[in-house]
Amino acid sequence: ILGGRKADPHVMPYMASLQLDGQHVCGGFLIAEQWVLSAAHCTEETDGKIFQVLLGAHSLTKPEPHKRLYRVRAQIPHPGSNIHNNKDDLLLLQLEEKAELNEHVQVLPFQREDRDVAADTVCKVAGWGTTSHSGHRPDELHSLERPVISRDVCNHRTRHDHTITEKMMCTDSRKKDTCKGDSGGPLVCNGVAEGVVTAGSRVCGNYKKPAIYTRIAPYVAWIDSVMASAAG
Ligand SMILES: NCc1cccc(Nc2n[nH]c3ncnc(Nc4cccc(O)c4)c23)c1
Repeated sequence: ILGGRKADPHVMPYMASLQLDGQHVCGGFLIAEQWVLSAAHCTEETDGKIFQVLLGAHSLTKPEPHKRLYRVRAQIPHPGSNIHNNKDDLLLLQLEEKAELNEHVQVLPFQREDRDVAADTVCKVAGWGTTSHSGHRPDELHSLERPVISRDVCNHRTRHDHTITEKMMCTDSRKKDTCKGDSGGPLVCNGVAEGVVTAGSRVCGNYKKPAIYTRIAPYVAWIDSVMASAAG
């Protein structure tokens, strides 16, 4: 997160850190006791390794009472996701067991009605992604409030030039923006997850490249069917 602030500890108890060999790779969030939603692009460069999911954390390294690392039983990328574009950039992770819920570990509801969030709505995004252009990786969760920008503005030829589909949404990226390692985290508007951070052009903090999110509502049927089919 560029230009954000250290989150107040445990005010986002749904946040997940997707890790490989103890290293934070991507964000994610708890959508059910045994399911985390993230971004399919997070599995690139992992050469088939399975993530572990850290829940209940504020600091990635310090011991904290409700922090717990979960093994992943299954990683299910959306069938339409691919390395060449941002389409269908969603990843479902089934935890080996149901997460133990408490004040530091909670499920975040996601939007089920397929209607655009109004432009200028201020939403919140959080993550352990880089906090500087030099790539500083924070130990503590950072958060940022950003206004939604309309798809028309985001699709302008000087911005994302008509690559933003009706299954995506954008927020202003001037100075305050998502960056490397924030992919997979939720965009929360009025307490509901509306989007999932996708890297898009990978540029951070440049107002000409607004932040892009995969909207969740268009994928409700897929999410529900995967969770129902794998129900333990
Ligand atoms: N703002 C959109 C967004 C959301 C999520 C991730 C991303 N960026 C990235 N995702 N993956 C990456 N691998 C390498 N470099 C990257 N961006 C980068 C890193 C240092 C300085 C800088 O100006 C940009 C990214 C960008």
